[in-house]
Amino acid sequence: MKPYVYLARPVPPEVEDYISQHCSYKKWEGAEPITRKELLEQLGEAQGLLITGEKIDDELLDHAPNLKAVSNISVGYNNFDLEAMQKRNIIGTNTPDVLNETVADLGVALMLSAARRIPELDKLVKEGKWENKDDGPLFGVDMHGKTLGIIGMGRIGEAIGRRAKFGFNMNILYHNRNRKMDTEKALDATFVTQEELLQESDFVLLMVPFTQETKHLMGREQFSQMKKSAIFINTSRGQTVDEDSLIEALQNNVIFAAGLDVFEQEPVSPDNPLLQLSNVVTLPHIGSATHQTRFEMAKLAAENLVAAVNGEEPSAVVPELKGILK
Ligand SMILES: NC(=O)C1=CN([C@@H]2O[C@H](COP(=O)(O)OP(=O)(O)OC[C@H]3O[C@@H](n4cnc5c(N)ncnc54)[C@H](OP(=O)(O)O)[C@@H]3O)[C@@H](O)[C@H]2O)C=CC1
Ligand SMILES: O=CC(=O)O
Repeated sequence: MKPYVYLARPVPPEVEDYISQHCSYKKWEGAEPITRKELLEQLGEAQGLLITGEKIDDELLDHAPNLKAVSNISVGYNNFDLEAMQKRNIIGTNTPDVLNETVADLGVALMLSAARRIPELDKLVKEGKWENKDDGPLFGVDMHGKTLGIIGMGRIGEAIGRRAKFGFNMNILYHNRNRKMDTEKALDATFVTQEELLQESDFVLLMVPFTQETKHLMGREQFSQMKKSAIFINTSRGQTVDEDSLIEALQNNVIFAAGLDVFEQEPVSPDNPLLQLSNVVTLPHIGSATHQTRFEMAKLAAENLVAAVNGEEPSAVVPELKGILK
């Protein structure tokens, strides 16, 4: 008998077809995303579960006595309560690598948009307020030749660093918990303390996972260490930044501008002061969202799910849960 899995998120028809060849399944068919209550009601028989970011914790696992594996269509897995999964031997998988280049493109787009004030200028032109005065009220700042500091030089950080180095001739600084000698060599990048990175960078880009250690990694003290002319980019997770401190820093010209794909609360509240600031470029957490890459992510997530519920080793088990396979 085929194992039974529940698909809480839609996947492309080809991917669904692949799942159907290896598993029996049901899928969420509502027009709106599945609610927590509806999800809990679906889990009684499920041996596998396909999600994007839904919280996997004790309460959910108590509703899923037959569950063996959860496949996240996302590389970040801060939605996994790793302890709860470990104690029940639940395999957790994610979708690394297939999205690196797409997210890196978006990181660079945010850097350029904030530096050259693209959304602000786009709005002016569309409102019929074309201006191109010589005294520079609409001028931006250069990206080429400047210093980029990457906090979280991992798979995506490195792809952004490559674009910055070879596309924009930028000087690359980075900070991780561990040095990466290969990356240093490939990008001529310099490993520095977080404080040095903040003090010396013209662009500071956050690309860390959200963990207990990275919660509010950027706060008032960190923003005050940045250059007044610096641009802050967050393409990681909103919770890595103390948003009140960021708002304060942007309102008081402690830093020049920000580009944000992620927020502490998502969807961001319409009355969040960040949305009122002309020196902030905002996006709706869309880093990996191209048709091609989302297809690759869904495909990898389906392969992970099928392997796990059939007793095979999935290619992308999250590191903290690899021990469950032994
Ligand atoms: N906006 C979007 O749409 C997207 C957001 N993301 C986010 O980006 C994150 C990174 O993805 P990816 O590059 O694949 O992950 P990686 O694991 O490859 O890279 C993360 C890097 O962060 C470093 N890091 C971890 N903890 C710390 C810390 N406490 N201080 C400093 N550095 C740290 C790690 O190095 P070391 O272990 O040496 O510290 C590692 O190099 C994801 O977890 C996800 O949250 C990903 C895709 C799309
Ligand atoms: O935020 C997206 C991810 O894949 O992580």
